[in-house]
Amino acid sequence: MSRETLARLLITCPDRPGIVAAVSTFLFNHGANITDLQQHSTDPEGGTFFMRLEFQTPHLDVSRGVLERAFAEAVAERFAMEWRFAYAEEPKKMALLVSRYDHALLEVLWRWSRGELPAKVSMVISNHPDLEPAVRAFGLPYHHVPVSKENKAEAEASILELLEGQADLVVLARYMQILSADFVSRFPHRIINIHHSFLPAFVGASPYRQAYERGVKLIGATAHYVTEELDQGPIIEQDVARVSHRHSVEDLVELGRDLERQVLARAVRWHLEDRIIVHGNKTVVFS
Ligand SMILES: Nc1nc2c(c(=O)[nH]1)N[C@@H](CN(C=O)c1ccc(C(=O)N[C@@H](CCC(=O)O)C(=O)O)cc1)CN2
Repeated sequence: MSRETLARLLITCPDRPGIVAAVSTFLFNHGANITDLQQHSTDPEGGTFFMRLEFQTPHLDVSRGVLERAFAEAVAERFAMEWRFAYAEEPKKMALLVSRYDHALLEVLWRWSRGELPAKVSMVISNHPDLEPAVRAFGLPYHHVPVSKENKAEAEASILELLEGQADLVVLARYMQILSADFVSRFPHRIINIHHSFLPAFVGASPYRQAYERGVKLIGATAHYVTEELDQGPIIEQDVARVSHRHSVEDLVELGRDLERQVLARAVRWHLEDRIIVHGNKTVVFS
């Protein structure tokens, strides 16, 4: 399938009959060929409707701007839609923030380097110098921005300056600093964090220690959009692994690393491929 002519359309609106017909007819009438269509309604009647379409545009009869304006007037207004188009030939710019743990960062960078994650990686920023050689090995810029309780505001200002115009998506690959409300507000539903527990269990710092003390039989990892409130943002992806009384905290940390890597990579890919619709504090993922 040609990426240069691949387009996507995401829709959220009050559910009612005729939505699929109206959207598909609109695209057909403008020369687009729908190649994938997924939808979800929350209730048999009167709920919320979600849809993700992929379509090819080599024979589009108008420009993208004209198409979007026409869609707004002819379809979106009629069905009170929230909607957005995206174009695969315009990969999203992705910046990653990390502290000292390398596993989640290297998983994302390895998959990106193999072409599995359609993004332009603009930089890696860390509050520690440790991972610079590993990042430079991918040919990427690395910025060390030390953070302390005393300089947190200045450090965030420096990070925001680095990210200006350089990030459609910010990935927290085990970045161990709580971001301010102002920082988060700059990237609404565009910061993805990997939390090392099966949320909502064990929010905050040291979730494996919390899990060990609780005697859990499952540990987990959760990728979620970052909001001002710590680890409370819309969940994108999760996974779990069985554990027992035989496992130490160190064992849980080691077992959890693989979960974190896989879960974060899937969440990042789904975001980059425009497969996620956020509705309230939940997501609809058309994986
Ligand atoms: N506004 C938000 N910021 C961050 C979120 C979030 O959901 N909202 N997720 C965290 C990641 N995280 C767990 O996944 C986490 C990171 C850091 C801490 C924490 O207590 N940090 C201390 C400093 C610790 C240190 O210096 O080593 C702090 O910031 O005061 C808890 C949970 C990323 N940010």
